[in-house]
Amino acid sequence: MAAPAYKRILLKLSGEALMGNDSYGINRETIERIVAEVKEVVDLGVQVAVVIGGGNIFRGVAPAAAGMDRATADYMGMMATVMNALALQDAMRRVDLVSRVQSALTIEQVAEPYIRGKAIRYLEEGKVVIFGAGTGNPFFTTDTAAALRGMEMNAEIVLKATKVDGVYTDDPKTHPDAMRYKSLTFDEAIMRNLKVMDATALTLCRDQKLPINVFSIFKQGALKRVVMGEDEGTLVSP
Ligand SMILES: Nc1ncnc2c1ncn2[C@@H]1O[C@H](COP(=O)(O)OP(=O)(O)OP(=O)(O)O)[C@@H](O)[C@H]1O
Ligand SMILES: O=c1ccn([C@@H]2O[C@H](COP(=O)(O)O)[C@@H](O)[C@H]2O)c(=O)[nH]1
Repeated sequence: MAAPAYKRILLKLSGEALMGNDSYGINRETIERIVAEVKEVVDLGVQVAVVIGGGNIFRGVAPAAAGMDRATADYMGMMATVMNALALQDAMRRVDLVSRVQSALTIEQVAEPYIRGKAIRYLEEGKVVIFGAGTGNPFFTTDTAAALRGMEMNAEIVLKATKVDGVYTDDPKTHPDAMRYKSLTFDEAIMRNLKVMDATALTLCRDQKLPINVFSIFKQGALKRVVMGEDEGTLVSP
């Protein structure tokens, strides 16, 4: 059997994708399906670090956050990602997938604090490491956290598992005629202002030469195909 193309990956999981077809929160069937896909690649011997988004919870409370102090709202968003991290860990536990949650915000009773060396050790032991609370700083996003943790973990690639199956010439939600790229460079993505990932994350990855693959979390087997180096989603590289 062919070997995986990567030994260590940073998987950015969309918070909003956890809703499935619900309008808010975490859909059990969806999280179980996502965990099964993660387990498949862990079983191939790939070391998996995860950064989880918070859109499924945070966007639900967005009307209440309107007019709020930005930093306060962002801290709420980061805490939403910690809830998702715990839910993900629990779903992993149910299929005997061993994981550890590390939080960029100190909530010691709930999760370990982020410690780089410890996270790397867990990965070497074959445990999945789930990073909650993004970067720990307001005014950032979990895409940027994925870029940052990807570099810190010496991951070979950032895999952005999201609601669309790649990077398009424009937002496919609002522009159904948009075309999907098979691959493109960081400079193209930044210059064309392609909003599938924020510019801070793209710039960080460009500067550190860390490639990103954007693919759909709703497409069965897509994560494994990306990990096996097959043609799936869009590759953004230097
Ligand atoms: N050029 C583009 N190509 C592809 N998707 C795009 C583009 N521009 C905007 N998008 C939108 O970006 C979305 C994915 O990014 P977004 O940051 O909203 O979600 P996420 O990071 O996956 O989720 P969350 O923020 O909940 O963690 C897609 O659902 C798509 O509608
Ligand atoms: O480093 C970070 C990461 C996230 N936030 C806030 O959390 C929400 C949810 O994250 P998504 O990336 O949108 O899923 C985000 O909108 C920010 O408000 C943050 O402040 N810092």
